[in-house]
Amino acid sequence: MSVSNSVFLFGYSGHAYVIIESLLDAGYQVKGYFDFKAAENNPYGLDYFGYEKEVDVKSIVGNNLVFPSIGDNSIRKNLIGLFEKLHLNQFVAVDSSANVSRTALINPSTYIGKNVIVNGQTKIGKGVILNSGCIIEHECQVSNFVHVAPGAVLCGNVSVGEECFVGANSVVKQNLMISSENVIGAGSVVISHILEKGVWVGSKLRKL
Ligand SMILES: CC(=O)SCCNC(=O)CCNC(=O)[C@H](O)C(C)(C)COP(=O)(O)OP(=O)(O)OC[C@H]1O[C@@H](n2cnc3c(N)ncnc32)[C@H](O)[C@@H]1OP(=O)(O)O
Repeated sequence: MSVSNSVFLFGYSGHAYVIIESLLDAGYQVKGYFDFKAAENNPYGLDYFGYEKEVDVKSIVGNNLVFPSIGDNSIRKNLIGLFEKLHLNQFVAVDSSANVSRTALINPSTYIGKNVIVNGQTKIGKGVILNSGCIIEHECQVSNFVHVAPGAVLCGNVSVGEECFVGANSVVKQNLMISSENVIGAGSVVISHILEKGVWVGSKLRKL
C-alpha cells in the first residue's frame, strides 16, 4: 500500500501557519483542517472538515496523514490520544532547514521547525514541538507533549519531563533535569534541576 503525502491538520491558527509552510516545502499536500469552528483567517485557502469531536474523523481522513497543529500542550496531548484511538496515520514533520542527527530518536506527531538543531543520541517524545531555531544538544531527552519555544537551548544531556514549556531564548545548562508540566519563562537560564512543578523565570531562577 502506498503511503499518502496528503495531510489533515488539527488546529488552524498561528502555530499551524508555521507547520503548513514546512509541510509544503517538504512536498506534502495539505488537504484541510479540523477545528472547533471554521477559521476567519484562512491564509492558505484550506478546506474546513468540522470539529473533530462532532464528525467522523476516521471516515474523512481515511489513510491520509494527520498532524496536530496546536501550540497548547494539553490540547495537543488530547489530539494525539484521538489519533491513537482511531489508528490514524501519524508522522514526524521536519522543516527542510532543520539539522537532525541520524542517531536521534523522534516519535510521531512531533514538529521540528526551521533551523532547529537536534544532535546525536537525543530522544524526542511524541507530540513535541521543537520550535524555530531551538537547539537540542547531544543525549537530551525531551518527553511527550513538550514545547521548546523559538531559540531555546537545551545543553547536553538535559531531560525535560512531559508537557513542559521551555520559553523562547531560554537556556538549560547541561546534565539537568526538569520534571513534568513545568513552565520556563522566556530568556530564563536554568542552572539547577527543577523538580517542583511551577512557572520559573529569570537568570537567577525564581518561582512566580
Ligand atoms: C512561536 C511562539 O511564539 S512560541 C511562544 C514563545 N513565548 C514565550 O516563550 C513566552 C513565555 N512566557 C513567559 O515568559 C511568561 O512571561 C510567563 C509564562 C513566564 C509568565 O507569564 P505570567 O504568569 O502571565 O506572568 P506576568 O506577565 O504576570 O509576570 C509576573 C512577574 O514575572 C515577571 N516575568 C514574567 N515573565 C518573565 C520572564 N520571562 N523573565 C523574567 N521575569 C518575568 C514579570 O516581570 C512579573 O514580575 P513582578 O511580579 O516583579 O512584576
